[in-house]
Amino acid sequence: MGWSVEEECRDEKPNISASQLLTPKSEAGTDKRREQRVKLPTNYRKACKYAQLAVEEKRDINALLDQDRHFRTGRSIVGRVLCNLPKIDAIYTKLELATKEPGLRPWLARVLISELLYGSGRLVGSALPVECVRKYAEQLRALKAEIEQNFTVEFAETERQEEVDDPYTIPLHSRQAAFAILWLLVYSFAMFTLPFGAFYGTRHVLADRFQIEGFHNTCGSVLAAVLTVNIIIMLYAFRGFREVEEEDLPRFVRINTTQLSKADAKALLAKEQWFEVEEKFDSYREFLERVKTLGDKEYIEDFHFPDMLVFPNSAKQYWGKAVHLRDRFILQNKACLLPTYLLRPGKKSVVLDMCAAPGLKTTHLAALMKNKGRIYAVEHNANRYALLTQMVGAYGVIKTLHSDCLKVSDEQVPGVEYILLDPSCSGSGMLQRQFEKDEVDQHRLYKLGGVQYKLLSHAMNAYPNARRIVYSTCSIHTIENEEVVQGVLRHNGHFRLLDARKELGREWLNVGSPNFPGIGERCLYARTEDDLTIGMFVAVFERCPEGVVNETYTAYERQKDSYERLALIQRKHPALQEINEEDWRPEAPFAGKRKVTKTERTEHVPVKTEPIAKKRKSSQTVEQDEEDDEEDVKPFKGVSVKQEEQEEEEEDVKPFVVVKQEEQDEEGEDVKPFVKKSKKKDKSKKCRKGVSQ
Ligand SMILES: C[S@@+](CC[C@H](N)C(=O)[O-])C[C@H]1O[C@@H](n2cnc3c(N)ncnc32)[C@H](O)[C@@H]1O
Repeated sequence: MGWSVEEECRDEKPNISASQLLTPKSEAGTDKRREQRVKLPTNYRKACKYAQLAVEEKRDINALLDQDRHFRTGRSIVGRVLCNLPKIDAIYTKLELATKEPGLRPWLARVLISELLYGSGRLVGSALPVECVRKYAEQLRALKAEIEQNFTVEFAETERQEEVDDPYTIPLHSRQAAFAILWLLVYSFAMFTLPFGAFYGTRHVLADRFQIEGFHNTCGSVLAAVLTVNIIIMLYAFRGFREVEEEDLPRFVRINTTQLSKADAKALLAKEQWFEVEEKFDSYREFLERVKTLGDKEYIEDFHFPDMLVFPNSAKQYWGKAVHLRDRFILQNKACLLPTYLLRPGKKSVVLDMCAAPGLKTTHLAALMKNKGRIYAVEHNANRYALLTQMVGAYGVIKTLHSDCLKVSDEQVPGVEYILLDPSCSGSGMLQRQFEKDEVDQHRLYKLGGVQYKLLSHAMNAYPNARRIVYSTCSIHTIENEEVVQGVLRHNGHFRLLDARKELGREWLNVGSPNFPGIGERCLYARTEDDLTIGMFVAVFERCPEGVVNETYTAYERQKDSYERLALIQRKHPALQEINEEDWRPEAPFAGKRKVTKTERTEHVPVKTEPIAKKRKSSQTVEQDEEDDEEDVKPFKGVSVKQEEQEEEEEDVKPFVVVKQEEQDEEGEDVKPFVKKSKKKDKSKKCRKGVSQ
């Protein structure tokens, strides 16, 4: 499968051959002779070709670049072009270069402009196209400044629309609200009843009994003063329970550790007049309180993630304009780092990102793995795939696949050990959606839950070497979260759910719903009102040791047995048709917690998973990409150009220790979870035997 730019030019694409790249159509004669004398540097020629392939033909240029051993140094040129493409195009159009220099091929012009403006700042050689672009250098630089100014405004606008300026307030957490009301009652009782009591008591004793003149008035004034002070105190204190508002939310910025170390990042920020708050916190709540009071030029390292920096809300404007820092700092919400840190891949491991575009988590994984090992990034939507290839273009460790991940198996991505599944979801955790007053479309949620269930089942069954899976959504609905987790655990005994809080290693505030015993408390939620970031759900799975099955699976099997026994009895005694399981078998696993309907009993489908079952049937019709919720990190594409060569030889990324920053088809066997007899079930039964032995 050897492929090279030269071959491609010669055989497959004569219209964009290397010689054409060198030959401006409008110029002939002496120019032609000169052009023959001075050749275009190979790096420019190849970069032009690869960039064109990536964008126009949506080809996976990573694989091609891997194979092109003579273009190692040129990767960064392609990365720069793809990374800055919108701006380069704007400059190219504004300068009307296509009209002024009709012989200059657009893609070659893009590469040369990119090198001049975003690369080394100078062009190499004196080939005709190079000379041609060089003569516009001054104009190009002036246009760059102008365009970037507008770009910044546009970017800031987009960012505002997407996450900043929505006039939203975040509803009080129900727990906080309950506490606030209780506090109000106690306070008002104490602070109003007692002064009145004191007033009447004192008046009675002093004024009436001892007939002290004018005392009524004095007592009345004191009472009025006390009550006023109380009202002021109450209003002030109640501020603590007000709803979280947009201006309380900080700006999270991730250091692109493939580009610079944490120490260098902080030095750079110091030059930009930012001051680090170096306080250390034992409690997460204390840290969050400090974040709320950050000064305008202060920032602080995150409590959980060493490569995440937290800036005050007012810094959003600065980051909107900091175009010069965009390759080294990535705007990314803190919640988005939970899944990648919890996946915790070793430095040289094989990782699969099943739903990768736009690639924020993929690139973070590459950073955690110090650009070693292999990451397969799958995306099925064509437009988003193009975005993905642009974003991961310069990360040698990432290989992109344009495919439906349900059709990808161990053959295409051999040896996968760690899987990140961050599928399309309702996006109800995204800030703007948290405040939509629209009714939740339950049917749509069921459908999404069904697709998510199917994807997670596939992750558990298609990769024999998979040992750890992280499932995440930016949804706050249990249908897409705990219910999906419960569904897969019930039908896949060979994976178990880890306690994500323990895995995180540091204090975390919110876990899943208590309505899912054994599941909810092991999953994490990021909640805007507490964590000051977008809402997110994360579950961490690990392959069970040989012969062991997870407890949800065991409990569900027992439950199914009891249903079968009940069904048997009911068939014999029709009068018992309406009896519930807990009426006759109180020790049943979920006795007293749920009612079992006749239909459920006969079909062996539990109430909780019924929506998912419905969804599974209709999942084929779901437009998965209709809800491709991009996270809030758009503008900084985070494409690292330089690959840090000096890597430490640590085997595993240890994310929660403060890491020194110099140093993150079996298709046919589609899982049918609600069908009683499946191959999977047989396998798991074997495991269970193992346990009992
Ligand atoms: C929530 S976004 C992923 C965001 C990404 N993890 C990140 O951090 O940048 C979900 C993505 O999964 C893609 N997707 C959904 N179903 C897919 C499938 N069956 N195969 C491949 N990609 C899929 C969507 O097109 C979308 O781009």
